[in-house]
Amino acid sequence: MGIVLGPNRYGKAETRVVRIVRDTPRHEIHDLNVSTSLRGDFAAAHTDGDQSQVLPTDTQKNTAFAFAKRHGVTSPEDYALALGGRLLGATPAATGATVSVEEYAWDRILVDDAGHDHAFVRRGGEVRTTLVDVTADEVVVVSGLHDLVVLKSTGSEFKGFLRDDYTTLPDADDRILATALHATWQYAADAAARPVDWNATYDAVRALLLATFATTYSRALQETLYAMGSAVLEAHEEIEEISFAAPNKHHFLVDLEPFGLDNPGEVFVAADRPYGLIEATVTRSSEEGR
Ligand SMILES: O=c1[nH]c(=O)c2[nH]c(=O)[nH]c2[nH]1
Repeated sequence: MGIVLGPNRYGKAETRVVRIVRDTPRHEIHDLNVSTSLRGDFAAAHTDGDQSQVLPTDTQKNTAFAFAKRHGVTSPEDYALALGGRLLGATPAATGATVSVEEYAWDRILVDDAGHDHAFVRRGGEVRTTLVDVTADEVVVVSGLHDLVVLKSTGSEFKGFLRDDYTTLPDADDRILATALHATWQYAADAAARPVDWNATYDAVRALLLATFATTYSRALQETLYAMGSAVLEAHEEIEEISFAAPNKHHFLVDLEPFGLDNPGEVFVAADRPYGLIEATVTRSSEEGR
């Protein structure tokens, strides 16, 4: 039996690119974590020590910085598409380039109720993401967010579930529902060509996710995810599919009876683990209906 090289790819992971736009006194900041990867025929580098077709990961990192200046960062998607196209074009042996971008949001520091020109404060834990894959034939853009932490203090129940000998969970008519939302949505194949307004779409999807979470009565986190996904697909025909991973951040009512106190849904312990992990993809079907 022989030995052969299987699938392989290579690139530079987690290049931290901070781009300041300082054409006017009111600066802007784009704070990115950029990972690039090339795939294709790089067999000789593995089997013969031949680097002639290998665009170094160091060059990929340099290109990430150079493109932050040369192309700019109007949105993570636009930047990733330009960077992916450049890396693919610069590497004859490559058949595909993947660029993954996380963007960390900064808000202007408020001074006398006005946003400061060049002083910023990092916003929460929420991270905007995009994953762009470029080949000669197609461009795939999957954008999303993670660690969007949301909680509703009522309007959520979980009851009527399957019970067996090991079930101890009581029915809950009124519980806290909380999660750190992880969502990714895939754009239609022609999205980059249309072109889509990436920033406006991101803001709109984020707002829809939040509004749907807030206003949908939840019989389970599963139902809430489906409602959020449906709302996004109904409003955005440029999005093909949306996937969620949502940790159910359990909040358990604390027994205050030993202290002579009642607790009608007022004092909870927030458990960090274990947590329910609810995952779902909402997609389009060729048939009508839900
Ligand atoms: O929204 C929920 N979905 C579940 O599947 C589940 N399972 C559980 O114990 N609590 C919950 N909550």
